Amino acid sequence: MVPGPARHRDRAGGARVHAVRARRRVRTQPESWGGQVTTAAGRLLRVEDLTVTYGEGPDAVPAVRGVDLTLDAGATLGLAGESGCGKSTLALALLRLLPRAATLTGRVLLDGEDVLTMRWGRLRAVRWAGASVVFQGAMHALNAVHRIGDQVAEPLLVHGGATAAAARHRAADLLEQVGLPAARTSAYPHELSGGQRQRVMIAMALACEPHLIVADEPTTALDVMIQAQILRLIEGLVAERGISLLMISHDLAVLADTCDRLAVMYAGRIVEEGPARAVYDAAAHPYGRALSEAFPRVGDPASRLAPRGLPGDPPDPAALPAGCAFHPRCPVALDRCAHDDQPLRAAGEGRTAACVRVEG
Ligand SMILES: Nc1ncnc2c1ncn2[C@@H]1O[C@H](COP(=O)(O)OP(=O)(O)OP(=O)(O)O)[C@@H](O)[C@H]1O
Repeated sequence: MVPGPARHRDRAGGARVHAVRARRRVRTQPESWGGQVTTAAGRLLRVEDLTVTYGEGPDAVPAVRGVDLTLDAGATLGLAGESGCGKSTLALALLRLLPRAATLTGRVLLDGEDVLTMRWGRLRAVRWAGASVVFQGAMHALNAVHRIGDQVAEPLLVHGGATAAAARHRAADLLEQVGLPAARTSAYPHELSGGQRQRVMIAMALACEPHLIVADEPTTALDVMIQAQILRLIEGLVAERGISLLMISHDLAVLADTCDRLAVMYAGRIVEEGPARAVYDAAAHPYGRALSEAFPRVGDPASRLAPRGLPGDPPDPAALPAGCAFHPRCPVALDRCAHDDQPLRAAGEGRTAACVRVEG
């Protein structure tokens, strides 16, 4: 008999996790998070059939619906989509950082270990040292009453096992690496600009030398010049250290400029994934095309004249349309799109797309 789903409440007070035991495999635990990536073919992250649902019963909100994703060691992946499509939920699910109301199913294999079923002690070690998150809006993510040097030192003390003096020294060093002079280590968050605060978040994310950084809209609310500086900083730091990056944004142009590959999300599902330039220049899915046309292209004056924005609004995840969730807004929908949802299938140039118009 196939065992039924195992369900338990995260001891961190977070999301409930249903893990399908039948699919769990015995695997070797990596010795430490500072070591080499142990998975086959350098694959650092593998998300399999991940679902996240907020609430239960008739009010349940299926925010992430059967997502599969992979990210190789040292590679960068951009995750794009309109507000409410489930990007942040997916990002937070990777480290089980979701609120109690969320129920998760599927697998999130980080360096070969399933984050969704790992014990609380192991999860604590994986956060910061295995993977760390740069949240949007640094002012809310930083502690207003602690000096930034102390905040950067904290993960080193708690997760890195450093002495207080060593952590302070390393924090100053990290702040300098992200472009903040050592003299600023004693500043409070409110004494810094938005861009400087985001640099502090990046220094914290780097502190325990993670294999993966998840950056959730890291440049939201920054002006264009500072946004470009922060993006270049992240790009340079991860490339230099061989860290994998999952960067989330509603702006496909920013992601295409920063990442090797792009995944486009709509109504909780990945609808296209592939090499960043191919997806940005000629998306196979009509939603990907609409998203790339929604932003002006640098150096292409004609694109400024193109109609911006998509017609209509994204669907309410609690009341998704039947068939392909994009069909009510799709300019090339066929009759069958109203009742047939499409799986991701090969769409040429190393990419996949979930559209009836893509030949299998
Ligand atoms: N704690 C929660 N309880 C219930 N529903 C939630 C909760 N958090 C998010 N949602 C819902 O889940 C869906 C996905 O939200 P999510 O924040 O992941 O989207 P997003 O693509 O990251 O949007 P944004 O770019 O605006 O942050 C939305 O419909 C949202 O209202």
